[in-house]
Amino acid sequence: MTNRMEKSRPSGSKEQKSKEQKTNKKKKKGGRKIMNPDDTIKNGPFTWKVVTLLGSGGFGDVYKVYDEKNKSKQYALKTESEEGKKTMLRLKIEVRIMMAIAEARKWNNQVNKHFVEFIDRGKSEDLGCKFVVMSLVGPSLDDCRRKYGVSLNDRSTPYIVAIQSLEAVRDLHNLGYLHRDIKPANFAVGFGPTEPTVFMLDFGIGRSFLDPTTKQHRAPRKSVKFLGTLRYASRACMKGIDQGRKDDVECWIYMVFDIFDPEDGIVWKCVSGRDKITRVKDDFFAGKTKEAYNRVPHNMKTIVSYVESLRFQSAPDYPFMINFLYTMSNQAGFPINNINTGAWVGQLKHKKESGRSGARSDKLSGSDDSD
Ligand SMILES: Nc1ncnc2c1ncn2[C@@H]1O[C@H](COP(=O)(O)OP(=O)(O)OP(=O)(O)O)[C@@H](O)[C@H]1O
Repeated sequence: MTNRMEKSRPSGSKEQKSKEQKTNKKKKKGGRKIMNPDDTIKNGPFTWKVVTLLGSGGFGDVYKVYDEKNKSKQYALKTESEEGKKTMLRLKIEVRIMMAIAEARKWNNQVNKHFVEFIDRGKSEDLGCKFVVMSLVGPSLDDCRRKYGVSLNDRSTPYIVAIQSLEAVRDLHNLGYLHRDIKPANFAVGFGPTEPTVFMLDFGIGRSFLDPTTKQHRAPRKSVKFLGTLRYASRACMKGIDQGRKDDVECWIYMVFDIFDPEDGIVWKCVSGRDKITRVKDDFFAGKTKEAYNRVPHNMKTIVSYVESLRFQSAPDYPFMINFLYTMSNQAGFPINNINTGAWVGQLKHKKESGRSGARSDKLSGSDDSD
């Protein structure tokens, strides 16, 4: 039975403000109302019908949905609770970045293949949230490993993941934005035919590094509050220093080490406390944590040293790093003939969800984009 749960409206449109029928089927999740299968959100020409809850983040939930007019195509609908002023900016920046991607795609369809497509956005009075609808992707890299038991460190796979995720970082930077939360939980494999593609997710704490007036690189702010995930955050972020493109690449390095070696790649996995973790990250860049290279190829040191040489406003040399990864894969005996493939491809179809999901307790989030 369909619950016409509510009507909603795109933010700012009075005409579409409609009466909402409340349902008693809603449950509370972390203080938030959540939707059940078959609940609907009406928004302009769309009627989004919930298939299932895909996952929950700190500020909202993500549902698999379809539009009642075309049941064959499924999407992801991400909500953000309206409680708390600052948190609301997360979806705002997410939509802003998705719009920038959509604009760039008008000019060149080939670029930005690592981003999901923006479909719709609106506000639900009944749920007390804003929402965005985007194309559906598969499980995150974190979930691929933990829930589906896919080995991302198998043969050419870690190189392919490293290259594709760095392409995503490059494309986002080329649009003028930093991600600031690069980690395996924020990259996903595609869904169905796009399974071989790695997608970048969650622009919730993204930020433009360009001055809105001059379009030049912003000057660094004097101090910045910590936002991100302790395990993967750059040292500048850990120290409250403003971040540039080099910091996304630093986080990407931590992610790549974690993909190559989930056991020892991140030496500070068992360390707690921001200061202590920062010290181990400093040691890692100073070459003092040999165990990080137990299973990570030693020539990764070249990329680590290169990233260490970058400064706040530096434009990272993405082609250098990408070409280096291709060479590394060749030298390791896993030549990549087609970047759009990987040992994970096709596995998800046959794998059932099993283990637990990723640990996410060290995430501190919100938005500092007040300027
Ligand atoms: N477009 C999408 N298609 C399929 N699944 C998605 C999509 N976007 C997000 N997800 C999944 O939804 C879940 C929740 O994602 P979300 O980004 O809200 O939370 P999070 O990143 O886990 O937490 P937080 O936002 O607090 O960091 C994750 O498992 C994520 O992989």
